[in-house]
Amino acid sequence: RRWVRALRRSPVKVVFPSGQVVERKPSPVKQPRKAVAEASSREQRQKQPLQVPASQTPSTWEESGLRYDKAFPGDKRLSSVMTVVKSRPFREKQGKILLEGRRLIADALKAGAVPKIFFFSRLEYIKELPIEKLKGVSLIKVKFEDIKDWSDLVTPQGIMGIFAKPDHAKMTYPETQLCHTLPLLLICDNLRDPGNLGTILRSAAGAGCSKVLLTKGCVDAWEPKVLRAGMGAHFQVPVINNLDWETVPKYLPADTRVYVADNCGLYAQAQAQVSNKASDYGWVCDRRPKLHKYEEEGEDLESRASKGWLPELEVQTYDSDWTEAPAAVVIGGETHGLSLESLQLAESTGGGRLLIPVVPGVDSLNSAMAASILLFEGKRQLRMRANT
Ligand SMILES: C[S@@+](CC[C@H](N)C(=O)[O-])C[C@H]1O[C@@H](n2cnc3c(N)ncnc32)[C@H](O)[C@@H]1O
Repeated sequence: RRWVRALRRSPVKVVFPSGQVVERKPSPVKQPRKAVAEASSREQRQKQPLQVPASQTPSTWEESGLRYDKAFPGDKRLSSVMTVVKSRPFREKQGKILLEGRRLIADALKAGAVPKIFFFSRLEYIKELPIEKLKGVSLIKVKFEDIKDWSDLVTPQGIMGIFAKPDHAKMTYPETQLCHTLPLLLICDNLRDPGNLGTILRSAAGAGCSKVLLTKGCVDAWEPKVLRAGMGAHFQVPVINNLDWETVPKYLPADTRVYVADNCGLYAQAQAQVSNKASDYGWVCDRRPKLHKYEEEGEDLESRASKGWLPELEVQTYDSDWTEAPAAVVIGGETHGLSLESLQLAESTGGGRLLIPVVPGVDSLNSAMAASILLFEGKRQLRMRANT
């Protein structure tokens, strides 16, 4: 019986004391039912054709030697990274950003952004990406539910990428975008709303702006909600974040004139109904900018105005010619409007105030709307000039 048991335990060849030799195949190892089910579903998945370009067939992926990791129960890698990239101070300290969705990630990779980690729910999403960009990147497969929990998208797409914060100077912007770039810049002054900033970046890319400058006090351009509203604009137009007003001129091409977008208070609005050439009347804005920062310092506006430091800028309606020289348009923030620094820069560069006249009684326009109107008007003027 001992020998029979020994034989069952799987030896391939047994020599009995009688000298008889028996050879048999080892009986298959019994697997737990769960493991069998997993193996068969894995097999089925492998049989399914992957929706990847022909140049990246699964065999190419196998040949690439790339490996991915599966998140284990209680794995904290996704949550700890998400906590970092969703907070501005952490983002700035660690120099990492979160990009979500297949299109945005593909655009970022094309522009030369550097990926660090991908979290994905289906391997196909990774196989869609250029293999050469995945070398040295941590690939972690997680449950779709986990991605959904951290997602900022209405319809999460099952892939999130952690990238090094892109440096505009090292990015490669799309060729078509570069062909359509105009001598037109946008400066955002204390813009706080992420939806507005994302919309503005999208309009700036659409109009063919050459750069978007964000002064200190603006919402971070790499905040997930800005990225969502920007719909890829971050990888079409250079966005320069967190600038001091003193450094802004360094980013302007020579001879740029800075114009501030200004609703100029009700008086100017009412006058604009009479003529669309505000400058013909030599108007200057009657509205004093909200100089919150300076008001806080204690000196009132009247005494500062009497010292002659409030820039007096000519007002012109948005459809009068302002694109003769390279132009930069400043858009004021939702709450405080334009800063004193923006007015001073406009004055020192020979620019002015641009007014979009609205029906009297209607309040100022939304900043993203005002920016879009002005940028596309600038584009119209430049086209007209090119055609004449
Ligand atoms: C919502 S508004 C700012 C309102 C702010 N409470 C104020 O009184 O200035 C945001 C920015 O959009 C631009 N803007 C709004 N309406 C405009 C108009 N009619 N013409 C030109 N720019 C306008 C200005 O740059 C303005 O600072």
